[in-house]
Amino acid sequence: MADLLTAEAVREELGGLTDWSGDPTGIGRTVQLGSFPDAIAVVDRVAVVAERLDHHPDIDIRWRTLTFRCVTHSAGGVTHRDVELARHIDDIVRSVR
Ligand SMILES: C[C@H](O)[C@H](O)[C@H]1CNC2=NC(N)=NC(=O)C2=N1
Repeated sequence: MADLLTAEAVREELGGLTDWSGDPTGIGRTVQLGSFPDAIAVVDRVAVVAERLDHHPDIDIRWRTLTFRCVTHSAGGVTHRDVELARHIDDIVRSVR
């Protein structure tokens, strides 16, 4: 099982991400896209990456606003797998915007 990150490690990792916040219980980012189809395109691409990584974010969809939350459920907190997934989400958002 992946190692849980400490509060300090989570803070450090958040510094390398775009607009993410959180703590050892989870990290999240809310992002507004230009349209509902653009938001769904992001979700669709995140789904592909999540399947490849076998690591899945919680996603809240409200019209063109998406909220992602990454936590390793099996470990009960934030691990490097969540940080990796968050980086992919940032890349995807950047490519669709
Ligand atoms: C069997 C499979 O590997 C697990 O259920 C995976 C799937 N995706 C997952 N995603 C997240 N975020 N946390 C998990 O613990 C998790 N477990």
